[in-house]
Amino acid sequence: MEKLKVTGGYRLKGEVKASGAKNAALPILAASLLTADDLVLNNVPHLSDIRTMGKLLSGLGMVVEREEQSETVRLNAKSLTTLTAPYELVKTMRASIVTLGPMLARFGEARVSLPGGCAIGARPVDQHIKGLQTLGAEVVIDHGYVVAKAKRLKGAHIVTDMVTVTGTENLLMAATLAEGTTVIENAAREPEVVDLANCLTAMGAKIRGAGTPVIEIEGVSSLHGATHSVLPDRIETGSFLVAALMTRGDVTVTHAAPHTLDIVLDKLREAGAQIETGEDWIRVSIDKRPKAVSVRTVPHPGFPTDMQAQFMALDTIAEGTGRITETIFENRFMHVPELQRLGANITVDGHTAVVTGVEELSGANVMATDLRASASLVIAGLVAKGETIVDRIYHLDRGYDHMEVKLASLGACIERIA
Ligand SMILES: CC(=O)N[C@H]1[C@@H](OP(=O)(O)OP(=O)(O)OC[C@H]2O[C@@H](n3ccc(=O)[nH]c3=O)[C@H](O)[C@@H]2O)O[C@H](CO)[C@@H](O)[C@@H]1O
Ligand SMILES: C=C(OP(=O)(O)O)C(=O)O
Repeated sequence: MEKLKVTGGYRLKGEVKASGAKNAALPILAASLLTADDLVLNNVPHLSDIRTMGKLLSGLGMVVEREEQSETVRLNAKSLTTLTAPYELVKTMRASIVTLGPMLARFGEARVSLPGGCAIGARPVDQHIKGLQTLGAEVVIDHGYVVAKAKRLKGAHIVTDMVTVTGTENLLMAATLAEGTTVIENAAREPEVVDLANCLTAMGAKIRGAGTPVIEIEGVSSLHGATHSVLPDRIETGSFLVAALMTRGDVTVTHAAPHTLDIVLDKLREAGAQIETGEDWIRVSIDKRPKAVSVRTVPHPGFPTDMQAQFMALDTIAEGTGRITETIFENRFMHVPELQRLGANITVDGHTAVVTGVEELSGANVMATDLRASASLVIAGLVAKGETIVDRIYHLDRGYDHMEVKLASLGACIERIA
């Protein structure tokens, strides 16, 4: 199993390019199910989750074409050979559930394996199911599969019990082909939802209000092909910015989307960073020890749960004490014991971790438990004295496009080992 070996103590300096956003690319790849024409996507990141979605879609009988190094993917769903998304693929990537809405809307039926829980929480999909039922679908759970059927979905008023990102995306995609108008209330406002809506609009969908809590969709009878460029990854960008700050570096992330990172940039400023931004770049620098910051994860535009572990890593070496409160997922502190192995001073009280910065971390063998936990360990390794070995980096490869290559280009001492 591959690992990352990180030798701490090198200051990050230079420019690094942000890749396309995993969480925008995944639902947009699934949106190709909504049309018989080609959907061409640019700025698609090289990630194992993207390869899994590619396998899932080609397993349904779709054409999925991508040249090896290319960031462009061509998709065509003129006809499918099956309407089943199998357990073997879905269990490796929960986001597979976003094929349910579009497949049902266009083909009248979909069978998608229930994703089950994962390391960070139970993560049920009841809101996806309830929303599709409100749109008129008959939904049953059969041998571990969500089986949904509807000749044609009917526009309806949907209010979700909580803000759900992929739930909003599934229902948004389903509603584009429904008969009549759908209103989704309590919708997720994440930039990735807006990017999906922009792609769907380019395909001929009629959508208003994406990026607000109320999205209105006027159903159309068919969608057509389009070309769309995937939004830059705000979580990858934020991870590099935190790494720069922790190593007291000077880093510019290019091809980025600063407007998607307001609260993260505010928190970095609070930690003592100098931040400059242009239309598509962010520069962060600092010449002193960062100050600890407190964060509380909430749906967008609040502080993102996907940046929580990285900010905890920052607090481990900062001056003072920070409180990190996780309100989205019930089990997203798996990185705590691993950061403690590096010498971090953290106590957990329910949903809050209290982190008091230490002068220095010390390198050790640590285990990645989920995607962002992995990133926090790699980043902590950059400032830990000596060598840190991060095991199980298949989690990291789900969502970071060649992270070690990008960090090495900024001066980090990091390599992938067997
Ligand atoms: C592929 C993708 O975009 N993944 C992101 C997406 O995950 P995902 O869309 O799975 O996360 P949700 O926004 O749905 O989850 C928010 C909360 O709602 C709960 N819930 C959700 C749906 C449902 O039917 N029932 C229910 O109870 C979840 O368990 C969780 O506690 O948003 C999360 C929250 O920003 C991010 O951490 C993930 O990176
Ligand atoms: C939790 C994440 O992803 P997923 O929803 O795909 O598990 C993430 O991107 O941090």
